[in-house]
Amino acid sequence: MSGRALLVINAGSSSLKFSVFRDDGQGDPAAAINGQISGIGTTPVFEAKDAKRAPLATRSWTGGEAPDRAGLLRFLLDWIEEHLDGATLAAAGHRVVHGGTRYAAPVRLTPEVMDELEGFVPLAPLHQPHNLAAIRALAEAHPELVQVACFDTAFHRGQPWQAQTFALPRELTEEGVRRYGFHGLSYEYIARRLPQIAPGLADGRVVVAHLGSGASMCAIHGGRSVDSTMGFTALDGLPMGTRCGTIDPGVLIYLMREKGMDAGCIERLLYNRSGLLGVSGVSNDMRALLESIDPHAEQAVELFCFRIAKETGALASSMGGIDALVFTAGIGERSAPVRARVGDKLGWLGVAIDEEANEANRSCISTPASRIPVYVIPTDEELMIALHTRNALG
Ligand SMILES: Nc1ncnc2c1ncn2[C@@H]1O[C@H](COP(=O)(O)OP(=O)(O)O)[C@@H](O)[C@H]1O
Ligand SMILES: CC(=O)OP(=O)(O)O
Ligand SMILES: [Mg+2]
Repeated sequence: MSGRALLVINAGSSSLKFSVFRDDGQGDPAAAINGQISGIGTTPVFEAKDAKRAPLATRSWTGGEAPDRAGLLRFLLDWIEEHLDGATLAAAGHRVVHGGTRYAAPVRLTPEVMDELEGFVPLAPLHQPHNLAAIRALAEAHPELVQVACFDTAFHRGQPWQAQTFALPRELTEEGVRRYGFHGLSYEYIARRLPQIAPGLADGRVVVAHLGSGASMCAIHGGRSVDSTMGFTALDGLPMGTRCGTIDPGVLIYLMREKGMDAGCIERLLYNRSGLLGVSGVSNDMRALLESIDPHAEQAVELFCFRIAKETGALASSMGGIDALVFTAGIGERSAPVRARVGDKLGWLGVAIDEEANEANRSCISTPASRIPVYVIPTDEELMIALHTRNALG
């Protein structure tokens, strides 16, 4: 890898994903290395692959000898430096989950911007602290390196006011208590990719379901976000691996008053112990639920699919109709049973899934008779970050 390289970091709650892109300025930057450290906090595992997905390195640590998050980050940066292969690191781009009302576009990081982003930590407690920790660690190791924050909220900032507003007193809305929406880098990538797959949909009304450990859906009309299921925090909308999704706020008042729960206790309940894990009592991992014979696991899968179908109707209404449905992210890209079940529930809309195409994770999984086409499009948040980072370099 000679020439210019861009480092991309996507720091999550229990994983640290990274990519090194080769960027010769022509066309899209090309991923030369992809990897991650997963299992942070328990038994971390490091894996890196080359451009052809061939393994480059693996390493695991057992509980006792595992470094903390900062130590793992140092290990990762050292490993990356040793594998730059003669290329010069021109910049690092980070996924930062919350950009508040201020950041509708990527921004070059300065100490002042970092202070402001720190203020959004309470709005994204599962993500923002880890995003910022990675930026700080890199700045300490390479103070001269240009670093760029790319926000999950930015793609949604142009939504109509109705989609961004809670029916709360105005002063709270003006203070920033509003619906932001997340997974914006993923939706932006899909909006860019979709017209290459289906040129007729460039101006269309598309519902995209980003189903990973965090899950949300977005209404995209003519390439722009017009509504999304996630709101003020990444807790809203669909049930997720461990997060509850939409909940009657009266439940929170009940928990405080009748169960004596404080904010920290409620936060842990809603972010870490709910969703697929809470309903099934078995696992937060969709694969484990689909393999389980426990009826509660089956209920968790059913509730997940029921809510996806219900939100499809709501998002279609926000656009005055629907021209296509897209599945993406871990579950959306790989779980044929979840897609089939959602497709079944959308039979009223004329959706018809082609069983064979669905099982094979093909790009188009609907039958020719389906009233709207249904696509599976692998997302690439890292490429979006690399593109934004290159643009920020000028
Ligand atoms: N073959 C599969 N079938 C069903 N679910 C899967 C499959 N592969 C991965 N998943 C699910 O995808 C989730 C991770 O998705 P991903 O988009 O990587 O999440 P994140 O980036 O939010 O960590 C896992 O929690 C797992 O449940
Ligand atoms: C915003 C969000 O939920 O992100 P993730 O899916 O990475 O948890
Ligand atoms: Mg993700």
